[in-house]
Amino acid sequence: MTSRLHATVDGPADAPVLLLGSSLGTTGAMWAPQLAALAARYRVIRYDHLGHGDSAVPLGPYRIELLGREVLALLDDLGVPRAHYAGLSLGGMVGMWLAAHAPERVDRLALLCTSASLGPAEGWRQRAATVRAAGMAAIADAVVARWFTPPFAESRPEVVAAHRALLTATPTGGYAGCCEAIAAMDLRPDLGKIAAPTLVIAGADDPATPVDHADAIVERIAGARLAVVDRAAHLATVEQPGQVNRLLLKHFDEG
Ligand SMILES: O=C(O)CC1=CCC(=O)O1
Repeated sequence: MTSRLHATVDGPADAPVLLLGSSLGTTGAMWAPQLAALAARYRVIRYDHLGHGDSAVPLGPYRIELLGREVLALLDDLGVPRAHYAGLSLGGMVGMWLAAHAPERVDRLALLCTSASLGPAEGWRQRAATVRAAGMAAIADAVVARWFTPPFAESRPEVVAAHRALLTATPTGGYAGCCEAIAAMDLRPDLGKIAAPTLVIAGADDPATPVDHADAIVERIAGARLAVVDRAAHLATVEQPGQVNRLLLKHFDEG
């Protein structure tokens, strides 16, 4: 399988590889606040999920397994046998699938603002139907309201606008296909298979994947550790880059 994913690569060619998986409705650009810190020590590969950014947009519905197999094909194309992986939200869901089903490809794992089971499924199918019928603008305000805390949104409107633009630029078919993947997802039975040293990061004020979803992951992955980022909603990487970067560097540097 040749990968249909778009990716950008930064950092020293001989450094350990760190793969970054982004949130639903964004691209690898979401990781800009991490790039300088991570690419100083790692070969950072930021990919766009299937149906997102500059990746291919096949007809949906998709499944998390399909998104994960695309990432494995990307690693094959790039000649990367094994990598660290950090993923936020949908990116974390793909990370759990990869670490459970291709453990030989995942070194250390960081799961940010994510969930192993994010119901109700009908809500995701309804969101997919809405964007197919009415476009991304129909859901944008509600989604972006969960990405940032109100104080951050008020003080950094330009950051909110830039991320809203990522969301509304997402192809409707790709976004809907990924919503259907989340609707069908239950990764809880897979978590016991994960052997990669795992850090789970939650945003203290995340209404999309609240802290109890992180707790549920930590309970099922042997040796996993939890860190809760203060004053952060769903895109904790954007809202609190200092806290998140310190946590990620410490976790990956331990490897
Ligand atoms: O879009 C949301 O409501 C939150 C979310 C779930 C998966 C993801 O990547 O973002």
